[in-house]
Amino acid sequence: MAAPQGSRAPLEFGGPLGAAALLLLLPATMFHLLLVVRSGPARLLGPPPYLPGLEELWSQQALLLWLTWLGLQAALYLLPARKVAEGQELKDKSRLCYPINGFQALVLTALLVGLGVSVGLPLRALPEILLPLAFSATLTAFIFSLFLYMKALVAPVSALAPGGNSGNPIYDFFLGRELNPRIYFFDFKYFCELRPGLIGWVLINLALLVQEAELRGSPSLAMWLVNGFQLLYVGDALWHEEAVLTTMDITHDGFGFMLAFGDLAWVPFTYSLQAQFLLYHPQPLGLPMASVICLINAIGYYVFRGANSQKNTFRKNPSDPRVAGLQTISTATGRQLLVSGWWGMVRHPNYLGDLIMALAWSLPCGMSHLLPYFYLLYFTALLVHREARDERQCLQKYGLAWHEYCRRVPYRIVPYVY
Ligand SMILES: NC(=O)C1=CN([C@@H]2O[C@H](COP(=O)(O)OP(=O)(O)OC[C@H]3O[C@@H](n4cnc5c(N)ncnc54)[C@H](OP(=O)(O)O)[C@@H]3O)[C@@H](O)[C@H]2O)C=CC1
Ligand SMILES: CC(C)CCC[C@@H](C)[C@H]1CC=C2C3=C(CC[C@@]21C)[C@@]1(C)CC[C@H](O)C(C)(C)[C@@H]1CC3
Repeated sequence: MAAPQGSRAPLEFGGPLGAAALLLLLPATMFHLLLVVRSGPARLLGPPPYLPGLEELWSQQALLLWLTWLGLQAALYLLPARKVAEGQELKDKSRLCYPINGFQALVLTALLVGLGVSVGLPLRALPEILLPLAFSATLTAFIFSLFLYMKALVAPVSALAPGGNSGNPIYDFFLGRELNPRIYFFDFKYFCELRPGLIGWVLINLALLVQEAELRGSPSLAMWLVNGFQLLYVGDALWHEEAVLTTMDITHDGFGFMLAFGDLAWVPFTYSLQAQFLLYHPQPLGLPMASVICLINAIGYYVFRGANSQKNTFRKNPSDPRVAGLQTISTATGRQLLVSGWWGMVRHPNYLGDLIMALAWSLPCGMSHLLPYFYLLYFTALLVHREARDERQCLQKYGLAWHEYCRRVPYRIVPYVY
């Protein structure tokens, strides 16, 4: 039985009290958004139009559909992969292997859904059952996190994450105890991070587009843009699946409620908020404005992809001709830090690009409501908090060299602003 790692890791998210509050607040916020978006006034900060009874949240059919979805994605994960990648080195010096077949899963899902629709699968009915589906996803996330917590009780100490092992059950349940919980080749965290939630998100968007077409004769330009931008984002994440292996979620955070709920429920049901908003509150959008929004998304994507690819290429092979000319700082760990190129502009250029895209996803929804800007607001808070966590970890890893990097690149996310 694994002993807790002790309280050496500083507590995050406000400690046990913060974790307990988030356990309730996150699902409550998600249901609030789902209820408010379909109401007439659609006020982000107003009360929900009504409180749904259990009969509206619970549906055996929705649970079955949700479990079938998870089963389908799990089956696609187990299909032969074009490549098997190695993860970062673990505490015991070993490396785990991960199948790289996420994009293949996206394409196969699209084919299966297309086939389903051609034989009468009512895709347009999906928006009607979002509430019970979200309830099933939340329930699954709670039960699954409980399983992960128990599993960590019998995991070796070397398998535990740096945080999430404080000894406080609520805090540890929220943050997650085990770093890479798996059963044989099946890695739960890696699977959940990219597949059911992200692919589910674009499928929900598509269903909203189809329903809009049925209601109004054709999908609106705003709905096309939101669908297109977010499909690009999800397609890009799955195309560059290997890069997720170096994110802090995989290398640092345990797998507990925060990520299980985030991946399985929060992402598909709140990230699709703009498309949901457009179905219930159609917005006029002219071609000139649509072109400006496309340009904003293209700039955001260019920064996001440029920064992420530059770092990944550099981490894989610093002498790659695409990055060999960049200036670097040496660190005591033997690794180097980039101080020119994207990473010389601000310390988190990828966050900047991601935020610019977030803006482009909300703009097609017009300026009449704050609700479709929820993602931008939440994401800004998430990235500011994430940036602070990453800085702490980098300071611990790189010490003086990190101070030197901060001196040479003083801005965190937005040049000359923050
Ligand atoms: N849509 C969403 O909901 C979310 C999206 N994201 C996106 O996920 C992506 C990954 O984000 P995240 O995992 O937070 O962090 P990053 O990809 O920014 O990785 C941070 C790590 O990069 C390395 N690094 C930092 N500075 C340098 C440098 N100058 N030179 C070389 N390496 C450096 C360090 O690790 P090391 O030195 O060990 O390599 C550091 O820990 C981002 O694009 C972000 O926007 C993130 C969260 C949510
Ligand atoms: C519910 C809470 C408020 C917090 C949950 C956070 C999670 C929703 C996010 C944590 C890191 C994420 C990443 C992506 C999606 C959201 C979560 C899971 C990501 C897969 C999106 C696509 C990107 O291209 C990426 C870089 C692969 C992202 C990695 C981090």
